[in-house]
Amino acid sequence: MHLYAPPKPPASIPIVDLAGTQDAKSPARDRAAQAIHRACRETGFFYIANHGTDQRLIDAQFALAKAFFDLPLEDKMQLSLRKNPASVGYEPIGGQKLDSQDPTKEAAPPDLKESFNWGADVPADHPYAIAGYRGYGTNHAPALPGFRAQMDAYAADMRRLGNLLLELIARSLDLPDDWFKPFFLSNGGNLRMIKYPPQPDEVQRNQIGAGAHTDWGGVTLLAQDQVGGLEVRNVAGDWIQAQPMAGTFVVNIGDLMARWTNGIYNSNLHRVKNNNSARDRYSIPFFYDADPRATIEAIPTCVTPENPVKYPVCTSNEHMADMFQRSYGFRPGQAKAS
Ligand SMILES: O=C(O)CCC(=O)C(=O)O
Ligand SMILES: [Fe+2]
Repeated sequence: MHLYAPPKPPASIPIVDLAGTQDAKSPARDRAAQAIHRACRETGFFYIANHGTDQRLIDAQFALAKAFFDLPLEDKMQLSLRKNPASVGYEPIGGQKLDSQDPTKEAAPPDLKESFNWGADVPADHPYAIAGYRGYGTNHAPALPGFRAQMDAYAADMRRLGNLLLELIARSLDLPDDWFKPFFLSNGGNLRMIKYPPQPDEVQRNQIGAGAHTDWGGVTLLAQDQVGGLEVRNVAGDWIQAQPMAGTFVVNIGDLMARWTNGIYNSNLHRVKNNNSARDRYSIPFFYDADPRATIEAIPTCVTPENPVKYPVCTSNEHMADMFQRSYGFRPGQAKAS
């Protein structure tokens, strides 16, 4: 007799085929939901293929990222996230410490990346802008032709894809497909473009492109170029590479999904080190975040006597603002106006 030991988590990240999943009655939807269920328990990460996003839209977004980061630093600093009341915009190299999430531990050195963040435009008298929720207010664009139109078109398509993923995640939990919909009606999300220079020889101890962190919101859709450098921790505690794979997005679930599922689905640590070539690395994550006023509590079917409630109830904004503050050192909505 062999004593049963649980199987080892995979040393790689699965690919989920989304072909046919838009059709609610298609068996493809059930198959994808099952694959997502497994991936979310094991690594919280998976690739998606046949996602329906036009490759030209993605290529245009990378071209825009390059054009933006090629601007002079003074021009980019005009768009500083620290000056915008919606806490979106530019952050220079060293502008964030992603490895800072555990308040009981020393934060890592600042990240070796520069980035630009883009939220949802709402009028200044919108209650969410008045409340200072991150990403709700005015996006400031650089003087690059077509910049705003491209950002908005890409973000709109990521919301489309994000909504499909939320339906598949709901199905993967035996919930009605539209279970998450009421939490994502505020048209939110953060479209981020990141540039990582090659890892320099001289760095502070433990300083890398993006320090180990979890994502804060619902679900993240990441487009990465061919340089590589993203690493993901699985439930066994092993770091595995999320190698670039043409035609796919890397998808991972964020902390709010871990809270909803009472920890059944993992919002896992990941980090970036651009150590593979002498090239700059570009990546474009879209963070599909819930309505800041949504109350996040465990889905009843995810709570059992063996798995009692793990997280206190919070609003989406409470969690997002705490995580933002830990990594940037100030609270969203408290940016200096000048
Ligand atoms: O650049 C990447 O591949 C990942 C970026 C990331 O994890 C983040 O911005 O939260
Ligand atoms: Fe991340």
